[in-house]
Amino acid sequence: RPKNFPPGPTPLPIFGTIFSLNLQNPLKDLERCYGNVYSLFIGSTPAVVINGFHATKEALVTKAADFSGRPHYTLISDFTKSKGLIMADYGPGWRARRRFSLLTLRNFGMGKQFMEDRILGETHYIVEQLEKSAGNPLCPESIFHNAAANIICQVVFGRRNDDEFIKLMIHPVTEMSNLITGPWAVLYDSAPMIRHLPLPFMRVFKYYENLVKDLINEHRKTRVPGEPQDFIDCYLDELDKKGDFDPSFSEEEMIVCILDLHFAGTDTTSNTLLAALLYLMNHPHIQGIPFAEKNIKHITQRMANTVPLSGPHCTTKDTELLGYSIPKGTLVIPNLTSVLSEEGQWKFPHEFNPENFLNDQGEFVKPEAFLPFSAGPRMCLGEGMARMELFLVLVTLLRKFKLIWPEDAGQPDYIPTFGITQTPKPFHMKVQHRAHKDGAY
Ligand code: HEM
Repeated sequence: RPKNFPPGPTPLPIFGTIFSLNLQNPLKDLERCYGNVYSLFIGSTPAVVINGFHATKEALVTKAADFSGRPHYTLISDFTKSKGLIMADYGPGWRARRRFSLLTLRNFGMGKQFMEDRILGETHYIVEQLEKSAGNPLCPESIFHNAAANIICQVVFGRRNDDEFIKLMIHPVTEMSNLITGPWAVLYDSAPMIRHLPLPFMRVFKYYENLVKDLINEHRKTRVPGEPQDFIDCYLDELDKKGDFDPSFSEEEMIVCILDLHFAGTDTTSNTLLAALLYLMNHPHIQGIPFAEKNIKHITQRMANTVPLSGPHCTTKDTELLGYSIPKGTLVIPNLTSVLSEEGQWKFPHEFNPENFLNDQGEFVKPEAFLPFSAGPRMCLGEGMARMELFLVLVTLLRKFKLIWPEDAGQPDYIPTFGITQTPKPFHMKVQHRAHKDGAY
């Protein structure tokens, strides 16, 4: 334990502090014992967990240059070779690819209308499937996972998932998520001697990479330069412009960028939608049209002008990290979940209550501690797209249906399964058409 390192449970040789973690909800208990900044050992690798708004903002925004790197020698960074977006080192190459990807998703090849059309098209399929089972309980999981996957696949690959494509593209994402958070990853990260062995799970990564290579080659044959139909076309246009001179935009970088967007854009959005359904069904008064209509208007207006948190907003409390010494290169885990229910930051920190986002005049406001997309230079690159998806899908469903928790479903379990994204436990839901007088269309 380096001198003046944040406090934490005592590590064991080889295993580090893994046995101190409650695997259901690994970070919560330790926060209670050790406060906002504490340390763990993942095998013999020290790590620091940061909780709460002030410490998180201090690290990710005020000291962004020190806290925006990525760990090396983990399963996932070895696979991506620190290329692409998510696991790329903080530096000019990552910055150029991030800028290109953001502009492409936002303005260039695919503007707002392009996204909206694809999202609404997919929302139509969701509605169709829900209509078929109106009045009867159904398990919404696959409907929403497929919808989110279809949206990102159309944006990145220009393809909606037919049955064959679903098998090809969705299954490796699920397998990869399980691998990255499963026992193989822990073993890989804590036992360097196994890294050069032909480990069985490497097959999944290779398979996923080869799929993307094939899709890029297909695009090369059919594309019309300058008339991009999807992200791959946009990237190929960019490669044409840059020639072989810019290593930040090589084909290898392109493959990892595409994998990153596909991976980051799938379970994140679908699990958020599923969590929203779970809460809305169990808080039916919040689904009410008068409430929704009033606030949907405000939210629509605000969506256009929402500015992400950026630049230092220091207060005297922003010094929580300073008391400790966190050596350069230490793995740092910002626990965003802790900020989202932090006492003192929210009117009702432990409640699903839209009042958390309304000011005294009933207008929509975005509290500073609303950080589900993180903050600072590494904050989510797909935030705009994700917000558009969440908004269009949920508003369409709320206008069309009443979402009902089935009578025999028992008490809802709000505790998500911990993983790369937090996944609500499987549940059933019922939908019922809203009458026209309720404002349905
Ligand atoms: C509700 C949906 C989503 C949530 C809650 C979410 C959340 C996040 C968070 C917290 C990060 C920062 C992770 C870190 O610090 O390493 C992140 C990064 C990222 N997200 Fe999202 N995300 C969502 C949807 C999406 C979508 C739809 C896309 C793709 C279009 C996307 C692409 C990315 C990428 C590429 C990064 C890495 C950015 C970088 O390192 O520069 N995300 N996301």
